[in-house]
Amino acid sequence: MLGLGTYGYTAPMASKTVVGYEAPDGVDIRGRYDEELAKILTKDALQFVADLQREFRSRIKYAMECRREAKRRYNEGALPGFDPATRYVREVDWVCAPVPTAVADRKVEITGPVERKMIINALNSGAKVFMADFEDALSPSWENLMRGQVNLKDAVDGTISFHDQARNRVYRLNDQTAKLFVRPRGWHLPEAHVLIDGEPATGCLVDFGLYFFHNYATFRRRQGEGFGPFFYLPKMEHSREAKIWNCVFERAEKMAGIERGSIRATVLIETLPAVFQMDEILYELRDHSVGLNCGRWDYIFSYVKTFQGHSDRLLPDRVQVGMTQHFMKSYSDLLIRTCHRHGVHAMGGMAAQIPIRDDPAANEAALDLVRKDKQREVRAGHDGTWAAHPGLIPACMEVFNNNMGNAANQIQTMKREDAANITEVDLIQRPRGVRTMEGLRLNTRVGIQYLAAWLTGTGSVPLYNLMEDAATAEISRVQNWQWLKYGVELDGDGLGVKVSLDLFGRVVEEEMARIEREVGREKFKKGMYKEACKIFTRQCTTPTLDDFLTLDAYNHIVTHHPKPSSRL
Ligand SMILES: CC(=O)SCCNC(=O)CCNC(=O)[C@H](O)C(C)(C)COP(=O)(O)OP(=O)(O)OC[C@H]1O[C@@H](n2cnc3c(N)ncnc32)[C@H](O)[C@@H]1OP(=O)(O)O
Ligand SMILES: O=CC(=O)O
Ligand SMILES: [Mg+2]
Repeated sequence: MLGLGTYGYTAPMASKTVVGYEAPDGVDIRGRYDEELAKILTKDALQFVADLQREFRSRIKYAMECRREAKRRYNEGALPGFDPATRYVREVDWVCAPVPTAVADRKVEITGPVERKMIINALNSGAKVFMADFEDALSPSWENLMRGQVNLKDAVDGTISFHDQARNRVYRLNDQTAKLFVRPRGWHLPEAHVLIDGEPATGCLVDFGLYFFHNYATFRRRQGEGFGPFFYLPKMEHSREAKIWNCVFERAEKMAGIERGSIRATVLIETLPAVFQMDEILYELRDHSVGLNCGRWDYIFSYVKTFQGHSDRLLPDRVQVGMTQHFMKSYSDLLIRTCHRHGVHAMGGMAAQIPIRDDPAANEAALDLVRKDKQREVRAGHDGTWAAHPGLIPACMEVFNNNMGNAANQIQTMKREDAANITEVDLIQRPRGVRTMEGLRLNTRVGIQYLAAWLTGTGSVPLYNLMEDAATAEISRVQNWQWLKYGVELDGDGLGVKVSLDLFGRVVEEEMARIEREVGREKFKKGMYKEACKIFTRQCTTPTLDDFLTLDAYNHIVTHHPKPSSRL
């Protein structure tokens, strides 16, 4: 007879022999034991993850040290720019491997966390692609990550279902589904529940390794038409990081005994340093690439982070930093030219608007903003775009279909040679706009509520009729930090109010009171708003900017379970 032990392992009651995950030598699983998860955390799959970790850990550490070195230079006043040493990669003509037919048409891609019901809804949504997210949209708790792996395996197998008991509704896959891409975490995030040789594993190698190991064969048969699996790769800052991914892919292909170039990935260009490395990133991944994507939200966050030491590059209110700002338009235009020159997709990004159910006029206005954003993208030459919500797909699809007709993409037809003239100055031009008290308040209100959701396991939330995730919340955080650091004078009220610790303290108090009123006392008490407020406030006021909101916050969601031991 089996009994569930206090620490999450299952022990036969009579003999006291403890059952935990069967891990290979040097691998220690400190996350809660669960029979369902044990089907993912098998000895062979963990061996594959450990092999990746051992092979690549020193290169990953070096890449992270290079990021710190670049940060030191920017903080001393240097500006990011093109690397003269790799001019030949930018100037010589070369192309990536041909785009597989399975993913030639990517006009609308839906994104969402690897949550069971959402995966089914996204795959059934009518979008061409579903990007299943272990990253910006997911709070990386052990449960979320590992359940996400179970969900994706069931989705790839085609057996996934979900019973919504409250509504007595069963969710299953349609005959026609979106093609699945998976976004692992960024290089910087550890997976504290998987220790390899005594050190936390690299989060993205756990995400990639487990997903690839369990799904490559079925995926290639059912979804990839002989290619795949497909991935999105986030938050890179340099082509050396893309090179590591390329080697990881080659290693995985070798393990699986599949042809080199089977795995395909789209890289998000969502850091300012990476915009100067787009050719180089594609070049490193040329046998495994299906393009680049304009990750606009992290890109804005990265602009502030890169220029944290530059008092002359302050951002206006977050709502004013849109795609029509010169630096954002330049980035998107150059991305399109770069991708099409090398024969791959140039994907657009995410409009933050979501459907507004209880207000038809506001809903129409939101839809109109989404349509305009998509119109701009398709006319500029993007081959597809992102939608945050199934309700937006018809509008996005209509815009792309109307502009592209029957063509699967615009790779050959929109070369954007004019964008060859885009310069370093264009790519870093200061955004225009005003800084207001309402901007400071909104950042604070959104940042705290997002973090409160994240701490309780939800990584993407609707706030004030917009989608908020880790990337958008980062903008709120670093913008507050920047305004505080430089004591900026707020526009708008004619009083010349400066952002100071005192003022910020008052804003935090008032916004917390407003949050309590808005969400209701009960929810406020039960939620993690106070903890979120503490973390957010510290991060906004710390003298040295934290690299990532989620790195510090991660310590609050790690729950280590003791190693199973037969002595207990
Ligand atoms: C910066 C970036 O990285 S962008 C990419 C990362 N961010 C994301 O992926 C955000 C994805 N979107 C979402 O998480 C959600 O749409 C939110 C949080 C913004 C809004 O969520 P909600 O307000 O709960 O949505 P809403 O209540 O309108 O949902 C209605 C239905 O649509 C489904 N739905 C909503 N968004 C999605 C989605 N992205 N994928 C699949 N299904 C979805 C819901 O599950 C729900 O299904 P049901 O009717 O069967 O119960
Ligand atoms: O990941 C996308 C972004 O905009 O950030
Ligand atoms: Mg992002």
